[in-house]
Amino acid sequence: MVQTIFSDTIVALSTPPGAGALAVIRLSGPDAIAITAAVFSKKSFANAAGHTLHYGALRDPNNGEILDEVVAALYRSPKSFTREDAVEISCHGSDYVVRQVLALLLRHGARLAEAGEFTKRAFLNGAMDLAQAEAIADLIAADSALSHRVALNQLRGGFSQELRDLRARLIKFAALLELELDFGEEDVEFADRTGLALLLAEVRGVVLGLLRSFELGNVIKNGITTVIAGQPNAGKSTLLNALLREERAIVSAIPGTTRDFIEDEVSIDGLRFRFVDTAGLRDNPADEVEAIGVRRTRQRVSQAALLLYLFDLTEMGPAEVESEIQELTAGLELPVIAVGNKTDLATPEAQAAFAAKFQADQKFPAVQVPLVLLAAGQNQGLEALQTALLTQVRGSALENTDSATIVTNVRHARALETAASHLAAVQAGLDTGFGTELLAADLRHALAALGEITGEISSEDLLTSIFTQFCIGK
Ligand SMILES: Nc1nc2c(c(=O)[nH]1)N(C=O)[C@@H](CNc1ccc(C(=O)N[C@@H](CCC(=O)O)C(=O)O)cc1)CN2
Ligand SMILES: Nc1nc2c(ncn2[C@@H]2O[C@H](COP(=O)(O)OP(=O)(O)OP(=O)(O)O)[C@@H](O)[C@H]2O)c(=O)[nH]1
Repeated sequence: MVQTIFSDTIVALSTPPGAGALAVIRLSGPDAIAITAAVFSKKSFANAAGHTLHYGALRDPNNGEILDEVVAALYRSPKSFTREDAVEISCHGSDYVVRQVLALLLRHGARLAEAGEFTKRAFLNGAMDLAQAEAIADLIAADSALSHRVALNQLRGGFSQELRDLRARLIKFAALLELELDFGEEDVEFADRTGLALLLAEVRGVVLGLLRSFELGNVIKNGITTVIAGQPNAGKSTLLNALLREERAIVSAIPGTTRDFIEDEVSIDGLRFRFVDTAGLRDNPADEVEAIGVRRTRQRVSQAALLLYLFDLTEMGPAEVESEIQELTAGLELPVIAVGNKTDLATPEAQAAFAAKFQADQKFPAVQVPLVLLAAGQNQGLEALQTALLTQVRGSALENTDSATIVTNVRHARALETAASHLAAVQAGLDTGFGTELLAADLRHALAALGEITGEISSEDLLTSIFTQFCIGK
């Protein structure tokens, strides 16, 4: 039995609340097994080996009442998720049973776990580092193949290993610099300056590569906010419905129907797009409510990561489309896809006019925007739009991502930024021949920043802010 650091035993429901086939109640801590044994009919439980399952009844010893028939899994320290003794009770998934079982365990000495407390213990007992613990929350939230893969790689320690390698290389040199410092006045240089410069450039390159991956990581984790804007009746709601393959937005033939924002998410090829349907953009809105809607649309456009400018092919010509896009995105650095709708109604001439404008380089020349023609109402041409969406995002984000690890966590990105800036300072210091002391100080700061990611260096506040974002029972 290894010494773990907590003396109390925590308990929580680890499956979602509400009725289900089963519910799993988890206990962890030095008394987990004894507390369970006190209310469990299976006499062999208290002395059973770790990683064993036990079927029996839960009984309140005070009145002999049987609460449920359950299966209890027993883990012995250190071979458990938290490294502590742990028990998982699978009972019948009724709220009533769960409440009763929890109350019984609390009466026998357990206390309710806080959000993320099991995972926090796993971290503090050395089962995983902080980046791995954070990956658990990401894994639970993962809703696409890509976000799942990135979280799993982080949970399995891929990112942590990369950081450990970086730190190990820097530590070697930091140690040499510190040695020079110990010799004080004597003018010795143990650390080979040329070698140090090379190593720094290398390490900083890796750190910058990781930082660049955050652009994609952020997209993977939070999705790409894609605003659909255009004149009333262009078919924005219809397009959103077609993309969502469900009827969510209100579709009507009266212009100005969509007054508020309707948002929904669609995963295309593992990437999450959060589509925002907006109020139609009219120069002379019919009433005050609509005017507010138009203002808010402009605001949403300014916050978007991508804009779909949708227009009715029977209503607008290429020149007008270009100038509308220009006006809408003036001052913004926003990727745009122009989408011409209602190909089923548009005359061949109208479509030819766009084709002619568009042919040059597959884009509108003036605004450098790709064009897709479709009929949202007929579900025609949606694949071309999906391809255009993926090309836009992949083009900007994936091209910048050379490292195998993708950073998805803002906290990690901040720490990497700090590390990068201190490494740049060391580099500048080497170039201008700074004293050992200054170099060593910056190197230490860079090391500390990298260490914060995996939690080698952490504060109680940081841990609290991380783990309280978990769900109860995790
Ligand atoms: N029932 C159950 N399922 C679960 C979890 C859990 O805690 N309980 N997990 C919780 O997130 C995940 C799995 N994580 C786990 C991590 C380590 C150990 C464990 O017992 N480790 C020991 C033994 C290893 C072995 O026998 O090879 C160890 O590492 O020493 C268990 C679950 C997902 N599924
Ligand atoms: N023929 C044809 N009609 C379409 C197509 N797409 C949409 N419509 C029709 O165009 C009208 C307007 O569609 P909406 O989706 O409500 O348009 P909107 O841009 O959201 O309109 P506002 O909410 O007023 O801004 C509806 O009558 C749709 O059925 C299409 O591809 N072909």
